[in-house]
Amino acid sequence: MESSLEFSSSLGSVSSLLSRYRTFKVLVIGDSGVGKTCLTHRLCGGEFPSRVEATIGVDFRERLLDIDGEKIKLQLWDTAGQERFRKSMVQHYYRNVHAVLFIYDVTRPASFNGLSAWIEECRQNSVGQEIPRLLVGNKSDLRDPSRAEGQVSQEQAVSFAKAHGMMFFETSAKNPPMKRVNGWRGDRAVLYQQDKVEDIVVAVGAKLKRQKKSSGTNALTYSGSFKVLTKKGPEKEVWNCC
Ligand SMILES: Nc1nc2c(ncn2[C@@H]2O[C@H](COP(=O)(O)OP(=O)(O)OP(=O)(O)O)[C@@H](O)[C@H]2O)c(=O)[nH]1
Repeated sequence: MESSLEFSSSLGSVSSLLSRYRTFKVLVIGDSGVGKTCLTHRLCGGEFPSRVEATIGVDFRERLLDIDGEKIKLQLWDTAGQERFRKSMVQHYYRNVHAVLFIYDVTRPASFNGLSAWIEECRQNSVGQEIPRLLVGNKSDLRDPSRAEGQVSQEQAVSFAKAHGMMFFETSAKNPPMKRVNGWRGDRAVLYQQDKVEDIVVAVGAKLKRQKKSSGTNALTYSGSFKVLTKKGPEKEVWNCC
């Protein structure tokens, strides 16, 4: 009895902690095989998965962030790239979305050319220009600097991102480029290595932090393997990037 009381009181404190987080729905879309599942694992602080299967419907992963003292929860919707696994889900994907990550594979130009279709799907599902959009070229570890053909150049991607009002990142879920950043350990300034996947998380969090409102954690109800948003979405602010 005592232990169940302890358990429920610790659950209570966890739920009160989580309710202090503003929750944002971040949709991850792109062709099948570009690495959406692997990247969302990374974005949530996980390892590169040793084995992945094609996503059916949608998978969810969450990342808690503290941006300048504000607690933010990113709820990443890792969607299926294969048409046959997404058909009945599409309207759920786009409902009350707060940000969209468009993913392509830098070694597969067809996945870059396919982005127009994903943008069109967003438009058809009423995702307005005010919703933050980020373009992410994945699998940079496979880039071959000795060959220009058969790869998507960063120049091409930057110009596409500018034309569509997106922020642009190139990274690798498998072997992300690292950079040195300043941080604090206790009261001491330190330099440490941070991977560039983390830049994406911070950029999304920072953009969303500026949103006037977000869904509270209790705005979500769970149904089977997917969640359905039940409340009206937030007011969105106009967002210019790049
Ligand atoms: N080399 C390399 N391989 C990657 C990277 N990211 C993903 N992969 C591989 O690419 C393949 C597809 O990855 P997924 O994450 O399942 O791709 P997806 O976009 O989620 O695919 P769907 O679920 O079908 O939409 C897997 O074999 C991964 O191991 C990366 O950054 N570098």
